[in-house]
Amino acid sequence: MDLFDSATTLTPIPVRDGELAWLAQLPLPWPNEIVLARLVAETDWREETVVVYGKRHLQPRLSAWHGERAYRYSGLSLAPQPFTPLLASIRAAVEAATGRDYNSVLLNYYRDGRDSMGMHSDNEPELGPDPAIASVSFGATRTFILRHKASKETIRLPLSDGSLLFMAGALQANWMHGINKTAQAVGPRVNLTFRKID
Ligand SMILES: O=C(O)CCC(=O)C(=O)O
Ligand SMILES: [Fe+2]
Repeated sequence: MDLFDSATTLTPIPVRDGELAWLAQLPLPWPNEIVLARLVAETDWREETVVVYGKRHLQPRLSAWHGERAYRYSGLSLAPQPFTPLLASIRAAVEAATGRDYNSVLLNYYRDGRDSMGMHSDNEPELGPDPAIASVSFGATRTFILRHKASKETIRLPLSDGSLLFMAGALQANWMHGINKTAQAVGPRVNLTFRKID
């Protein structure tokens, strides 16, 4: 066995003030396109509203929350749904690749280039200090933007089909991230962020 098989080992991405690592293809029992199709078809997608400065807005994407606890952010509380067998399989692959364990997953469905996610940090108190967050993407490649809070340094990472991006250490404390809208013709994309909620 090759203990340093680059195809299944996370590669660190050097960044200041945080930890970031990448795997081009998460090893899974099914092809990526099957996983994407099943996630799109089998998930109970919600079009959530968020409250920003007291005003209600529809989020420009669909989402779902699976895990043991409710998830609260931006004045919104997502009731949890149980892990499905498909989500449990993906979680097992993510836990093997990252060496951490997760009890929750947020799914986001970007139907086309008009769907997006605003800049934010995943720093809710229930994630604990220095949260480990494992982000798996299926479908169209979208650009993940990281912006350093103090220096405004910006890093752009194209998150391709089947990839795993691992965020840990002080990354959430020091950086924000998001997915911009794009005028390019892009197909559907589903992203899963595995988290551990106390
Ligand atoms: O879609 C992505 O790659 C980002 C998702 C994200 O930041 C989140 O779920 O908190
Ligand atoms: Fe996030």
